[in-house]
Amino acid sequence: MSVVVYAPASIGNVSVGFDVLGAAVSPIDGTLLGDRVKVAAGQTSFSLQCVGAFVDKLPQQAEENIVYRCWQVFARELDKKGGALLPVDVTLEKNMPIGSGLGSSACSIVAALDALNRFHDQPLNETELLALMGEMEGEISGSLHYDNVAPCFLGGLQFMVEELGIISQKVPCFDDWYWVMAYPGIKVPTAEARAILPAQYRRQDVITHGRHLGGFIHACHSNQPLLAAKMIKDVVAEPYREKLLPGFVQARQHALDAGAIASGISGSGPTMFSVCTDLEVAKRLARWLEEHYVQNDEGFVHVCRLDNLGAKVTGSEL
Ligand SMILES: Nc1ncnc2c1ncn2[C@@H]1O[C@H](COP(=O)(O)OP(=O)(O)OP(=O)(O)O)[C@@H](O)[C@H]1O
Ligand SMILES: N[C@@H](CCO)C(=O)O
Repeated sequence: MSVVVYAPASIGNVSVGFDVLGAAVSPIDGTLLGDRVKVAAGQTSFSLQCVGAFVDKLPQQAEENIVYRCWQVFARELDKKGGALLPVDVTLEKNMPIGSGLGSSACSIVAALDALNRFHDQPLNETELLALMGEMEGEISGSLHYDNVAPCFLGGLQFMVEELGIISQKVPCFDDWYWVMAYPGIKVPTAEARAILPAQYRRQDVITHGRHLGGFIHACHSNQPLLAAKMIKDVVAEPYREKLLPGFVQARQHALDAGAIASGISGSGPTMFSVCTDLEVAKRLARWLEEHYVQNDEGFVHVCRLDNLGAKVTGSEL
């Protein structure tokens, strides 16, 4: 008996909703831009094996891998419910670069917790699982934010309401948008990208941020794609983070000149996202970004769509 769960890449913030908005994306060519975790019956209480393209970037010690912490907190919650923890062999397929702005740690966390829960016949409900995912993301990045784990787990565009016992709810978005994701191949740790942000903001910035976020959500609900795209502007993080991203300012300008309707930093960077309504424009921009924004062999560019499914079972074997 075993289960494999795939958890997709996500765009934290989507520029306009710092820490409260996130979108799950998957490449249109079927590439698995996300991590997979297999949970199988084991001989000992827990074992972890890591494979995949970015396995060398993971911490050397299994105990430092967030997947191990996921198993520990899952066991803690199961114990509270009086459930029996089964011995498991866990395999992490690490396809996602770390510190990329693509929600790499969220992919591992979501795939691991969802797979553990399924293997144990779903003792935790969706909200309980999402709360645990947020706790794990908070441990890794230094502060609790759900804008990667929620879309990665639940799919689509997610808004963190964090009221009435609800953590996140789906916002209708534009399924025909292409999201061009350009990862330059360098690392920007989330904790460092958060540390450089101001502790306080000017009143004018607070008002502008409120107008952009309110306008974006309104445009999504009233099906006004161009208004929504105009609202995708960041006054909270991008002005401070762009200096961490070599070539970002020029690439963002090129994307807009080349026909993208919006562009910004994905999560805490260095990945840049651009929204296009035309596939040819998206592909042309992707080629330009491959030549001008990607900095080394580890970088890549993918033309994506919103991933409305989020985490999903891909079978019983990797
Ligand atoms: N399975 C794992 N996947 C990713 N990072 C892990 C994992 N296990 C432990 N880590 C550690 O967690 C930290 C993740 O850092 P960070 O939050 O900057 O990365 P990230 O999740 O890839 O960022 P982003 O959300 O911008 O993509 C790194 O120090 C990394 O070594
Ligand atoms: N909202 C988080 C996302 C990190 O991927 C940040 O921008 O710091």
